Amino acid sequence: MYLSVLEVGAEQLPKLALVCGDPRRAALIATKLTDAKELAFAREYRTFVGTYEGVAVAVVSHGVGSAGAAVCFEELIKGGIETIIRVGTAGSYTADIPAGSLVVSTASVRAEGLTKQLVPDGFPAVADGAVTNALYEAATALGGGVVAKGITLTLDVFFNGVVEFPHKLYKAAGVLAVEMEIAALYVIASLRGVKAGAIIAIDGYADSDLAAEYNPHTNAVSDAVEREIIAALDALVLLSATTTA
Ligand SMILES: O=P(O)(O)O[C@H]1O[C@H](CO)[C@@H](O)[C@H]1O
Ligand SMILES: O=c1cc[nH]c(=O)[nH]1
Repeated sequence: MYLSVLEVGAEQLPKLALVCGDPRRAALIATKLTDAKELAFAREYRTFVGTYEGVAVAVVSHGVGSAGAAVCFEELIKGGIETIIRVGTAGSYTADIPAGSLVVSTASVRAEGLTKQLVPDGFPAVADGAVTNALYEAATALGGGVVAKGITLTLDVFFNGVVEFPHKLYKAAGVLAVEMEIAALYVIASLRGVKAGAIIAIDGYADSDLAAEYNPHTNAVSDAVEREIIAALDALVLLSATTTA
């Protein structure tokens, strides 16, 4: 089968994938693989394959926003991918989780438009338990900064208009951080019967009481992105060990 948006043949893909918004982050993740090979770079979707500690993995960028990312997730699943881990960035809602921290998303609020066109309102956007546990175990084993686990929020909006961001409401409800694609990933994974999880590097505060200028290009953020990449790859190794045992 040919995946015509990703421009990749299904037979070229393994069963496990890491996904991220930025095509340059996909290339960075690929540097951690043995025998990494770039298969395609079509629109925002850049696809690599390689191995990490003997585990075959695909690395694919999905761009910014749920609608475009959903096309990537759907094609990967059509191509036979069975586990997808998002390796992203997000804004924090709490002073306990500053820039440079990692958050493992257990579930995400569906504050975006894409999933409303897929499932009814009450349908949850929830991560796979085994993937979440593997991510948290791998991230805490690495050390080097705060690692939190909890509910995230997925929005379509990055720069607001005249409607207020819902940050205060969700912060009061205990949501940890905001980004733009996790809910789409979790809903699509549930619908199609595959496993998904997400780990995100915090690049600043999204809540306006705490927020400074948005700047994801700091050493603290780069270090956190490096840690989340290794944590996600280590999680795939942990998951492979339990599925083949
Ligand atoms: O760092 P990535 O994976 O792109 O994720 C976050 O960064 C982008 C916004 O700058 C959105 O895609 C958001 O979800
Ligand atoms: O969507 C995003 C991603 C990173 N940081 C934010 O504040 N929002």
